[in-house]
Amino acid sequence: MSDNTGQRPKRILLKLSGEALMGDFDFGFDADVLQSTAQQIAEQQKQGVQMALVIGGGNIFRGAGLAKSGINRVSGDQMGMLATVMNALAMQDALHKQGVSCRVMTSMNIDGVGEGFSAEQAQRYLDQGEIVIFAAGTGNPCFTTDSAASLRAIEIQADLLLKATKVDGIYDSDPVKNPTAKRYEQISYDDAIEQRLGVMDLTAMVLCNENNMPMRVFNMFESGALASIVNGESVGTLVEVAK
Ligand SMILES: Nc1ncnc2c1ncn2[C@@H]1O[C@H](COP(=O)(O)OP(=O)(O)O)[C@@H](O)[C@H]1O
Ligand SMILES: O=c1ccn([C@@H]2O[C@H](COP(=O)(O)OP(=O)(O)O)[C@@H](O)[C@H]2O)c(=O)[nH]1
Repeated sequence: MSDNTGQRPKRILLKLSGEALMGDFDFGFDADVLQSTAQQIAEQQKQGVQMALVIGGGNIFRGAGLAKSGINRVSGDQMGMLATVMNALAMQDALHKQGVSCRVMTSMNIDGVGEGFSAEQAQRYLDQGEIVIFAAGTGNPCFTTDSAASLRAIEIQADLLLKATKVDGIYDSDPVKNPTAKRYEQISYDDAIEQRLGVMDLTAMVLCNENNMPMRVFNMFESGALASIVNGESVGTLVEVAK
């Protein structure tokens, strides 16, 4: 199912970057941003949309950044994945404060913090009306949480992958560097991959392309954006398999 037909998606995988939780800080979370993001997610869940989340870790640690300061890449990536677990716990707490049930499933075994990932169990929780947060990325170094989001969206048979980011869609070049860049309303994975459009990593886009998973890239901080997308409105950029 795609969302450009005006249909409401029933099950969404929302990818939030770690930096999205940082607000104006240089590190960690902004409690207000966390709560307002949780509020928007909870609102959709209360209206019957099944919401699964993947949260990045870039507000705390990234393996590539740690490698620059001399830390072994695999250890750095493991630290990055643990950072995503901290973000998941913070978001779970924020969602509980919004009065919704939420589970954390982790791709690394961390007893007492979250349960191990199972696509089948995750779908059961979603069907029961719980929000599920997938933490620790794919569980493997050398991947990103964008790839984890694509993978989990496919595994739980989401109708739509949403990538919430700092820009309001995919442009013909990086809009942060090029103020005259033009935004696409819709683009195929083939074109986005061929043009190396940098908003999402290639592995993630190839996975979506091969598994027919539509994706919308949008700015989470635009008020009402998530609700509009759920209502089938064309917000941000829709990426689909070429027809
Ligand atoms: N063609 C493009 N269209 C939109 N954003 C792009 C493009 N190329 C690069 N970007 C950058 O990608 C970033 C979003 O990616 P994201 O994964 O959320 O951030 P990060 O890589 O910092 O975690 C934007 O801040 C934007 O600067
Ligand atoms: O499957 C994964 C997902 C993430 N990471 C590590 O976790 C960090 C944080 O994730 P990401 O950079 O995707 O976070 P975001 O940019 O979305 O905040 C990455 O830099 C990697 O070091 C990893 O090794 N494997």
